Amino acid sequence: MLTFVTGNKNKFKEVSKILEGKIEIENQDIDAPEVQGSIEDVARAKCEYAARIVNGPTITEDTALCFNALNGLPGVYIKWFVKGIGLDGLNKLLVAFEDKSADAICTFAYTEGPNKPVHILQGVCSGKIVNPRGPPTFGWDSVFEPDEQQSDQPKTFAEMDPSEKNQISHRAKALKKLQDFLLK
Ligand SMILES: O=c1nc[nH]c2c1ncn2[C@H]1C[C@H](O)[C@@H](COP(=O)(O)OP(=O)(O)OP(=O)(O)O)O1
Ligand SMILES: [Mg+2]
Repeated sequence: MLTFVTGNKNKFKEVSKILEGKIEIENQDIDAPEVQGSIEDVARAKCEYAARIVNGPTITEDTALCFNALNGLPGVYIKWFVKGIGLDGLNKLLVAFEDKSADAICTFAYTEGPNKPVHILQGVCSGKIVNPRGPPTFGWDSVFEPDEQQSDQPKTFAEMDPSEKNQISHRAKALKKLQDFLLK
């Protein structure tokens, strides 16, 4: 059994849906410390910590939202930005810039267990930051409009059906790589 250590129910829901029928996972909520540093540093440290407690095969996942006008910030600190300044605040950060483009980056870290190597698998979904549209169910979904769209009327992640988001999202792309890695 593979344990996905996350305290975020929405993440777990998306991941189990995308992996359904392929890889079985169970959820454990361990409040792993999130260090500062590059996306990879943060992902690696969280996975190593979680694996020591799980004591078996473990995945963790870190999501970053990187504004191009701000050279990649807020990045891995997006959770604290949303907590501190809200979704309107994210828009306000970009008022001085014409460039509203952003990359959603999903980073999975996988290890067979404590003291085993940690493998990093990443997926990126490019888009732009817009005023909130759609239900405020999951994080910053309502202010992120991905470039890849299925119709002429662009939708934010929050306006999409879960199945639509799960086809194009940063998380889906990273999970494709994780599946290829685990099933090879
Ligand atoms: O697809 C997404 N669509 C919208 N918002 C999202 C998405 N994916 C993560 N998010 C939010 C959750 C958290 O505010 C931040 C990432 O922080 P991050 O540390 O990776 O997530 P978390 O602390 O909620 O869960 P975990 O226990 O797995 O660390 O962006
Ligand atoms: Mg976290």
